[in-house]
Amino acid sequence: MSRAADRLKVVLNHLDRSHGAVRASFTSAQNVSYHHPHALQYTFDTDVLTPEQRIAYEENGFILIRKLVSDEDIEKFRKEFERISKREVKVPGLLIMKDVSIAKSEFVEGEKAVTKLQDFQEDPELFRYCTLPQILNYVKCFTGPNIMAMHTMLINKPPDTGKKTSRHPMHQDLHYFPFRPADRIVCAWTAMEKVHRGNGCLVVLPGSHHGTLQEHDYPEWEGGVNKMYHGVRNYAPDHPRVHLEMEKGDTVFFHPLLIHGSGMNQTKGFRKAISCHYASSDCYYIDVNGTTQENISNEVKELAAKKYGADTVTFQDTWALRGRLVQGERTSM
Ligand SMILES: CCCCCCCCCC(=O)SCCNC(=O)CCNC(=O)[C@H](O)C(C)(C)COP(=O)(O)OP(=O)(O)OC[C@H]1O[C@@H](n2cnc3c(N)ncnc32)[C@H](O)[C@@H]1OP(=O)(O)O
Ligand SMILES: Nc1ncnc2c1ncn2[C@@H]1O[C@H](COP(=O)(O)OP(=O)(O)OP(=O)(O)O)[C@@H](O)[C@H]1O
Ligand SMILES: O=C(O)CCC(=O)C(=O)O
Ligand SMILES: [Fe+2]
Ligand SMILES: [Mg+2]
Repeated sequence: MSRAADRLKVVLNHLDRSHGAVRASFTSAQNVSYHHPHALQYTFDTDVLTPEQRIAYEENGFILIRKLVSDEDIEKFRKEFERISKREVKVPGLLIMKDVSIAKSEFVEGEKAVTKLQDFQEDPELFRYCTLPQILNYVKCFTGPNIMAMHTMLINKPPDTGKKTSRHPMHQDLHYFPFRPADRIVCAWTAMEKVHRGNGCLVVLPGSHHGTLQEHDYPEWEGGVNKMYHGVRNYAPDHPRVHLEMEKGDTVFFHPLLIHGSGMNQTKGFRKAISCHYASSDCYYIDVNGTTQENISNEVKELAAKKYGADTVTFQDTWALRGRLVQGERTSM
């Protein structure tokens, strides 16, 4: 038995004692090198995460890795963001989103009007983020060796206009995904500069990934809400929260059931982050009709009909079209 496995066993035994029972069974994440029944549901043993890190992810649903992406790479992503926002390059399939409170303003243009670039999978420079070896090295701990990049975003949270529309309501990313199992999906989110409470860092509810997918809807906010920014319907504002303050290059990996959002940007600068949602290519699509995901599915289909000019595109199709293999084999997705 390896030393790491030995240490893991010690920590797990401790957890068993302090938590009474170990969580219910799971099938695929148990290829650890010794037998410990039904212990680790969310991670694989890959010699990348320490036993402590694995346990932290199991308990909290996220793990923060400092300085994972170099300043040089981040500067390249920033330059490419500028080129795209100034319309110097046109990227197929890419969506440029503006903040709802400035969408109709004729006085704001170029990158200052951009809240989010979505679906940059056809932009080689930005997509390089999704293929960075040091990111995939962590991703495989959650997805296993066959990895698809399913969803890409560069978020440029604007200074709030006073209407609080720069907030992102508390949500679970799985609400948007018609594929499973949830435990084989992970988001990598990298700060492109210092992010803190003042400019609207991520806010997470630790351990919320142990729950199920909640109903989501537009929150009833006076100043308006951005398109598709659904929030968990019964959001309890007094639930313990953690503000993830991060330095440039720091990267958080989090579970798609983790409830998270971000506060408003009270600074004059645009708060930038780049992210990718990965899934095991062994995941499978599900039918969301009759589930809580039906509302977002209808919105996405509507948008896809406009974007691709085809009204026969299913919610699942929109994902299969965007997904890109980044490691291993494309088996099912
Ligand atoms: C796709 C699935 C995403 C999965 C995500 C997984 C987890 C991530 C969680 C999220 O991030 S959820 C939020 C994801 N958000 C989106 O995917 C939104 C995508 N963006 C868009 O759909 C477009 O940017 C949008 C349709 C809102 C506007 O694009 P256009 O190029 O058509 O904008 P245009 O400036 O021409 O404005 C057209 C209309 O949209 C309005 N508009 C523009 N930006 C808006 C905005 N941000 N919110 C609401 N309405 C908006 C604008 O006011 C105007 O209204 P009117 O028709 O009444 O004049
Ligand atoms: N009613 C609500 N429904 C869903 N999410 C909400 C609601 N109210 C706040 N949030 C979310 O809670 C998180 C924190 O938001 P907020 O803007 O209050 O920032 P903050 O970090 O708490 O700062 P401060 O406490 O200084 O106001 C954000 O994700 C925000 O979108
Ligand atoms: O960068 C942010 O503010 C959070 C974005 C987010 O959670 C999302 O787009 O799913
Ligand atoms: Fe999210
Ligand atoms: Mg607050």
